[in-house]
Amino acid sequence: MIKLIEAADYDEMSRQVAAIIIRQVKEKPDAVLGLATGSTVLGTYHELVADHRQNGTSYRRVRTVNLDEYVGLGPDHPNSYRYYMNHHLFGQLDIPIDQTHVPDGLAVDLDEECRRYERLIDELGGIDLQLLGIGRNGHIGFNEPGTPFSTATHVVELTELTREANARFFPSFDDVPRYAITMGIATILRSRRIVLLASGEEKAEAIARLLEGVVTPDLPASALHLHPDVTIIADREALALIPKEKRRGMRHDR
Ligand SMILES: O=P(O)(O)OC[C@H]1O[C@](O)(CO)[C@@H](O)[C@@H]1O
Repeated sequence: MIKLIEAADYDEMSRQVAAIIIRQVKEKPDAVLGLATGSTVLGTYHELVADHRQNGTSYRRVRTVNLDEYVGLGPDHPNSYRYYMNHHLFGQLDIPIDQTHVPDGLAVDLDEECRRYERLIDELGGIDLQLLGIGRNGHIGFNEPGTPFSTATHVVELTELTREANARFFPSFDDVPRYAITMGIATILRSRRIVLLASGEEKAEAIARLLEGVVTPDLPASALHLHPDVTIIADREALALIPKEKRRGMRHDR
């Protein structure tokens, strides 16, 4: 079942998501957090860092696994997701860096890297709380439309739409990698709890399609209807296509 929470704006969405993560870490100090990258989660990470500094919430025993990484970009590349995570979050918390995990985009044997990542998640005891953004085409992680829901961590060829959407972070469109490693939809669905964030009008169509409730690989995020504990926290702009009376505190049953 999907629970929908409407936030007034990006900042309120970020505070609400951060509060859920902080509660999770306090309840279970060695929690396994599944983390995402992109613009949407940046405010959440900012809130976590501020709380860590002000209130001392500790991440010393937390373990993290990230959703995805570009193939060909290493930790020192400013556009790699490992670099992003170190810069925006890990380097500003007290989490030991060896307890943070991102797929290795430079692995020589990428298929083996995907299998290693699946084993790693199992060895950590599974993901307690997985954060997700959503692509304009409804992708989660880098699982593009058409990806079977049974897919584990795998190498994906990125769609033009995704490469265009992410080109803003690169010097030019041609610099956006063509391939990525991503947790699969089956991997994501194994998480005990999932929180999906959406902000801005460019996400409104994907959120409206998701809340229509049709479960189809054409909209990868629709797989979330198959999970028992999903919360969507979205701002007003992202909910612009959802009728008002359906919004606040709505539990969405198909
Ligand atoms: O938050 P953004 O930048 O819109 O990205 C949304 C989603 O797309 C990805 O960046 C992949 O393109 C995901 O990692 C992210 O969750």
